[in-house]
Order: sequence, then structure tokens, then C-alpha cells
Amino acid sequence: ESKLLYSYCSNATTLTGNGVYAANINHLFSYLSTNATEHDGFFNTNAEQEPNMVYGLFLCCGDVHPENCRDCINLAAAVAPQLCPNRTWAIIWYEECMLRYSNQSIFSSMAEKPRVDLWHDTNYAPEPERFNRLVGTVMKEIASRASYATLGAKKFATKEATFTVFQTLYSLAQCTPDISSEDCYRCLQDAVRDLLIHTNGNTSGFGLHPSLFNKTKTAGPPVSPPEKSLLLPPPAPGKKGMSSQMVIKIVVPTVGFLVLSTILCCFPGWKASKKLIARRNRYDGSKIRALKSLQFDLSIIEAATNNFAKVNKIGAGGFGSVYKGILTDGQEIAVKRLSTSSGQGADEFQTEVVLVAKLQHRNLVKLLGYCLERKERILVYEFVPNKSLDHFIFDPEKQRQLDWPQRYKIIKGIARGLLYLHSDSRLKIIRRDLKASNILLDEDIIPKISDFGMAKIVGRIKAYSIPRESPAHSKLPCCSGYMSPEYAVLGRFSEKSDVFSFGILILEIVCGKRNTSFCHSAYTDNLPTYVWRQRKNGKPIGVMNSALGDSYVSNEVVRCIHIGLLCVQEDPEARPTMARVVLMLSSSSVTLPLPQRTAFYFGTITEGKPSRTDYKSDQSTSMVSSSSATVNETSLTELFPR
Ligand SMILES: Nc1ncnc2c1ncn2[C@@H]1O[C@H](COP(=O)(O)OP(=O)(O)OP(=O)(O)O)[C@@H](O)[C@H]1O
Repeated sequence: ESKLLYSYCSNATTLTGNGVYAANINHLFSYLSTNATEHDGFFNTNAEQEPNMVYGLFLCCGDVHPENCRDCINLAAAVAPQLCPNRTWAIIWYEECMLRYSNQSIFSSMAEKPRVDLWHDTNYAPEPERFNRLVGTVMKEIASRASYATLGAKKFATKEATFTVFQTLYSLAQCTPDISSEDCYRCLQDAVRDLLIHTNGNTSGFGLHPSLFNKTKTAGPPVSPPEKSLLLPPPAPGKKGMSSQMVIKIVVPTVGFLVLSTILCCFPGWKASKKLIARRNRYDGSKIRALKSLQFDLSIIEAATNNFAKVNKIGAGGFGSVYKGILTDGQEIAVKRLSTSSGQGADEFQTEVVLVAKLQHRNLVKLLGYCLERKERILVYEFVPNKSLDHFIFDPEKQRQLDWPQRYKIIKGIARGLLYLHSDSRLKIIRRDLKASNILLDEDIIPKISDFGMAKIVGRIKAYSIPRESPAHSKLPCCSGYMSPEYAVLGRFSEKSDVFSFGILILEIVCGKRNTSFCHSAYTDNLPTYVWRQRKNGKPIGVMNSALGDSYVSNEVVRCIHIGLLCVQEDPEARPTMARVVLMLSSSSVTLPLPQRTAFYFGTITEGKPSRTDYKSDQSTSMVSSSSATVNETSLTELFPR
């Protein structure tokens, strides 16, 4: 069983008596625990709604088996209420894992405080200076190896080094995968420096940070230690964690930190290659189990959809037709029968399905499984009963069915779903085709982003070559009015192109108007430009959809318009991240910068490729000419392994 190392709780901001927040912490812990074996040792998510939303994450040491990781998270979650009763945030460090929660977003940014260094007050190395130098050299090396991993990938490295013939140094450095390599490296270096100062030749030490772990420990040599003359005794059984002899150094006192970075220094026990092999086998087993649990027999899908009967067809999109189905246990499903031939092999298809199926968030449509039989490639989703957002917001009659509180809730829900795709999940996903028709509404009008992960599932497809006259042409992402200028013109996409699309969505939801003017070169005033002008003239509320009647809350509408305009700024760097957007939407006390005048451009599509005819900023200051900009793949979602 993993040993508790240290816990750090907020003190000033207790929420005594706020049962809702406490209940949300419990929900959060159960989400984290459910995901403990699935996400390669790191997972972050949030639970429930503002004002009682709670953000949380866990990080398990990179060498800890998923089941031990889960046990460690469960343990930390069980003790957290006792260690930190009624606290708004807390971090609990165990030898094998770290659990953290907060009432503020703690995702994807470095938190440098609080830092805790731990070491035994006995057990000093016989040559402390040489030992310290060795620790310094080893930690430097593993700090750079751990931080080398790209954003989202596991940032973890270990090393064994001989101190004496009888004594081996075990070191481990790890950062949460959601921070950048630069931040990870810098933080690890600082943590090592501090740890060396504090432990000063001690043979074991832990550097605990919100975003990193650092562990160091010496023990006998890995194989057959000599029977006698150990210069340093190996740790007594059961004493490898914090004991009464452990000295605690809290380097920085609490002040509201925002992020979790963790350093754990060296630790014993990465030696048994047998153990590693056993672990790998178990991983393979769990992959096969995951595949099996997601597999649907074609006969079951045929029965559920009445053999893909016309009456069951609920729509068709760029990837094929969608049918409603009912399983024998009464569960309603949406069956997407893929028509796209991607050339992707069955293995690859299955692998991607498993990855995407792992993504779970209340604002994402859940992928339940797949079917690969005969020539069929089918995806099975949860059925979302209320159609897509575009059915409501652009229809003069149905617009009335969505009042302001509902639209506001929808905006916030989409933002959270997108944030999860960008930074909260184990796969970083750029949605690339966010639009009103891809937002489905459930029975409680909770928005769910659909179709994410399609690029990977169906493989990459080369550029569209759909004639302009074809009805399918209007389905091109660049034609839908949601495509950012840099994506449309230069083919560059990033999280910030999704932020742009989200900004357009906000404006469409508020205004009840489509932003389709990009497709028609005659237009000069697209939706963002129109809204920007109205806001500048002091009439932001004038853009609001009249169907909202008097259901609206003026401050909220104005704030949403403001945030929407920030998201559609020409310079991707100037657009906020989704984490910032979620924060701005959830807290009216966050000050919003002034939006720059929005970009607009005239785009045409020739031979299926967006080719730029003109592109300029609304301030008419920047003009970029590029006649051959292409988007060479139309995959609608991009996944990056973490
Ligand atoms: N999980 C689901 N539950 C209920 N209806 C769904 C579900 N998924 C898709 N649909 C419906 O099926 C129709 C087609 O969806 P699909 O996602 O294939 O295409 P699209 O979003 O219209 O276009 P594109 O493929 O370009 O994104 C949509 O009208 C949508 O409302």
C-alpha cells in the first residue's frame, strides 16, 4: 500500500457548510477513480456546474501499475476529507500518486507552489558531497529526458546509478503531461536544486510540487547485495515512506496556486525486469478487453435499426448515414454507417476507436462502440434526442424554444467540452470542424459535441475535391463560416482555430444568425464584423436574437458577445485559450481585454481547396498574399498522443 507523504490544504477559503461543493468533490473523486486505470497515470476533469464546480486531477508515478495507481487514488480520495475537511483546494501526495482538486481551473498550466521537500533526518551518505554531486548529475539528466516528451505525452524518466559497489542510487523525475517541456524542465531543475540544498547528502528525498514529483533513494545494488559491509543500511521494511524521522520542509507557504506540477525525486525499485514484462502483458490484456467490450455484432446493429431501415435514418453527414437504433435492453443508440473509405487497416481503426471511446465528458457525445464486419465500418454512439443546435437557433420558430438561460448554459457547456478535448483528456484533440450542426442537445438541453476523433477513426483523407455546385460543397469546413483565417488561408490549425470556431458559435447563438458570409465573396460584413461594429457603437444588445424576448440578462449577453469577439480575433495568439474562456464565462470578476477589430477575408473554394483571393485584417494594416494555400487534409479532428 502506498504511503502518505504529505497533504496540503487551502486554509483561508474554507467553504464550511457548502454541502453542494463537498458533494461535487465526491463526484469528482469518483470520476477520477473510474478513470484511474485508463489514462496512463494522469487524468484531469471537472465536476458539476459553477458556482460549485470543482476541478481535479491525479498523477501516478510513471512506473506504477494502473491497478496500483487506482488503489492509490482511491486511498487519497478516501483520506482527503479527513486531511482537508471543507477546503476549497487540496493536494495529497502519496508515494505512488498525487491527487489534487480546486475550485479554480488547474489544467494545463504550471503551478510552482506549494512545494514540499521531504527527507529522513538520519541516513546520510558517507561522502555527502560526492553523493550530492551524483544526485545532481543524475537528476539533471532525467529532468531533461522527462521534459523532452511533447505536450500531452508522459513526462517521466528514471535512472539507476552506482554510488558505491554496495549502494545504488535510484532517481525518478516526472511532470504532469499537461505542462510544456520548457516549464517541466525549469521546474524540475528548481526542484532538484532545492532538494539538494535541503537533503544535503541524505540518501533519500522527495520533492513534491503541484506539477511534479522528484524522488531519490539509495538502496543496495540491484542484484545480489553482498552479505556484509553495507556502507549504508537499506531501508527497514515498511519504512520506505515518510516516517517519524522524516523532516518536512515547506518551501513556500500557500497562496492560491493554480496548477499542479509535481516532482518526485528518486525511489527504489525499478529494477525487476520480470515485473516490467508482467506489466506489459497485463496492458495487452486490458487492450483486448477494451476492444471486446466496444465491439458490436453486425446482427445486433441490424436488429436495432431494422436493417438500416429508411424510417430509422436520422441524417447523413460527411462520413456517412446516421440511423437511430434500439438495443434489446431498450437503450437508444445512434449508428453511424461510415461511407468513407480511408484505406486505414482494421487494427488502426480499432485502436483509434478505443482511444476515442475513452474520452468521456458530459459535453461530448459518447462513443459506445464499433462494428467491423463484412465491408461495414460502423460507429455506435449514445443517442442524443434533441437534434442539433442549428435546428433551433437558426429557425425563426424554434428559436423561441431556447431562452437566454438555456443558451448561456449551452455556451458554457460547449466551452467545457472543448476545453476537455484541448487539454483535459489524455489525447489532445483539435476539433477543427466545430459548428452548430455538430452540437447535439440532450433531453435537458445539455450540449454535446459530436464527431470528435473522426480524423483518426477514418484515417486522414486528402483534400476535398467537391465541385462548388455540389450540395456537399456547403459542408466544407471553410464554407461553414467557422474556419479561422489562418486555417482557411494558410492551412494552419491549432487549438486557437477551434477557439475561433467557438467564438463564431457564441455569436451565432446570441444573434440567432448564421455566419456564412465567408463563402460568398460579395459579403464584406460577416457576423463578427457586424457584432464588432454594433459593440463599438455602444449597442451590443442590438445584435441579440429578438426571439430571446426579455429572457435575457444584459450583463451576461454583453459578456458573451465580448468573449465571442475575443475568440475571433485575427491573431491566433491574441485569442484566449479554452481554459481562459471557461474562466471568463464562469466568473464575472475576470476582467476581459478589449477585443481587437476582428479579421475578415474573402474566400473562395476552387477545386475543393480553399485558395485565398484576399485576406486582410479589418484594420487594413496587414495584407498577406498567398495564392496557393491549401488544406491538404480534411480530417475534421486531430488527435495528438499525450
Ligand atoms: N449521437 C447522435 N444522436 C442523435 N442524432 C445524431 C447523433 N449523431 C448524429 N446525429 C444526427 O445525424 C445527422 C447527421 O450527423 P453527422 O454527424 O453524420 O453529420 P453532420 O454533423 O450533419 O455533418 P458533418 O459530417 O459534416 O459533421 C445530424 O442531423 C445529427 O442530428
